Amino acid sequence: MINFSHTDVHVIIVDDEQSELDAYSFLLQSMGVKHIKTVKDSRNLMGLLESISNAIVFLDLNMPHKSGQEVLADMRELYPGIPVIICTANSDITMAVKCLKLGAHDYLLKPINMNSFGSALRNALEIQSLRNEVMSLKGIPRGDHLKFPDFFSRIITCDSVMQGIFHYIESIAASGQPVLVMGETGAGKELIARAVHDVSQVPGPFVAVDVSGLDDTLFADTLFGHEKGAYTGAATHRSGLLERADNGTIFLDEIGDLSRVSQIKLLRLLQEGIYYPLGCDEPRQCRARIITAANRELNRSMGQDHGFRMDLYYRLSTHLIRIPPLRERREDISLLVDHLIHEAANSMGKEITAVDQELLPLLKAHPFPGNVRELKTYIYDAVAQCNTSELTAHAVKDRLSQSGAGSLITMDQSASLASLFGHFPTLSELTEYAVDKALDLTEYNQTQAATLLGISKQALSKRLQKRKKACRSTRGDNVNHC
Ligand SMILES: Nc1ncnc2c1ncn2[C@@H]1O[C@H](COP(=O)(O)OP(=O)(O)OP(=O)(O)O)[C@@H](O)[C@H]1O
Repeated sequence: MINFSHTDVHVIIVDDEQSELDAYSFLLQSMGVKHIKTVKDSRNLMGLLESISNAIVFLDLNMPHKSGQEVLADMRELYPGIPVIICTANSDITMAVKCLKLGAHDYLLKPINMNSFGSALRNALEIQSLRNEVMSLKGIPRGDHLKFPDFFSRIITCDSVMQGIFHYIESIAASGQPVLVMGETGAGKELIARAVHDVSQVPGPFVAVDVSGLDDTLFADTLFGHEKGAYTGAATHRSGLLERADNGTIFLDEIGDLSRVSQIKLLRLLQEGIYYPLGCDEPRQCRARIITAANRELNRSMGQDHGFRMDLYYRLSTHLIRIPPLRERREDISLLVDHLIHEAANSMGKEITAVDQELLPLLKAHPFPGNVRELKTYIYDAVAQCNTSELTAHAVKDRLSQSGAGSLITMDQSASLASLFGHFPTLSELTEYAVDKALDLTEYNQTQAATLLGISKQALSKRLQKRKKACRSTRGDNVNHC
């Protein structure tokens, strides 16, 4: 039987027959649904939805005062993200088509059995989650304001994809399902995980652990804990982090580094919702939400013996958040610089009232492989070295010239572009220059070079092949000189 005890979605049944409301409530309860609301007078539905952020509606068609069709039309207008499932005794196919055209998610014929009720609800939950994910990935503004802007105040951004992620977090926070946060190192994965925890307003704490350094035994011991005497050296009882995160959130960072054996342990935990502390036969219920983070695509190595398990990936990524790297949201750099200068100056008891005009263009030209963490390091270092009220660009310049990745085009270079090329370069010359520089910096690693250039590996390889061809035809031979 399908079980919905993991979800915090509100299921609302709208029907003018009390007996139907009772029967459906009973069905939903028996499937573990925690929040069930019944509405006998369809005119009251819109008022109820104002106070609920995460809902799915089962809607009767034939009702006095306001018909199901009228309610459906209003919902499409005011709450397009809430799935509506029509429940009716009307088997007329034209009516079904009409409702689906009006935006109904599904159409169930009464009497409704538990299986079709359960599958309709499960599909609606999946569609709702996918829709939210797509909106967040595309950075589509939903036209509405964030309900809990304060919970995102630590994340400095003006980027539309990031705003989409905030909306996505608000819509999935209550589901209690696992969340996978993907993003390069330093891009803010832990901050995002904390935001999910804060918005969900669960009573328990947020507990973070980096699993990359844990071998299989240590992973089990850290998460599940152990009883006294469970193994040699286990002198006392140790409660695991799952117990500490009870009714809260456990954040497992660097999940891509988890060994195959530990992956199986985690999969079991997700499937069964229980765990056994080492040396204990009594199962413990896991009531912590599991959020994981990875800085590489887990599904790339899926299917390989040493790679990430596909079944675990799909479990962990019920909700998936991809944070764009800082170089794809350069507008954020100026906001972050202001914020970080202020934060750093405050923490060091300094007062910075002016900033060198060279600083921002310098930073905006940098690819930031270490993302916000890298930027933070430069700013804190510069503020620490600053002895006047004006922050100069010198300290940052030094750091950038030392950094392995380096800027593709630094301020000094941009000032002397003409001398570099012997003339002021054309755009295509600059592009070729950037490609060469990226390949140099990455020791001809095309994947890394493509990332630096902000293009796909395929696009880079096409460009290089084109260049080779052009080179051959100008030389008129088949020798690979280029
Ligand atoms: N948008 C942001 N606004 C303000 N600070 C940020 C932002 N993004 C990241 N930071 C800061 O950058 C640092 C790195 O962030 P965080 O630890 O969340 O990154 P991460 O992706 O989890 O890194 P890692 O992959 O190394 O674990 C932290 O100090 C965090 O506060």
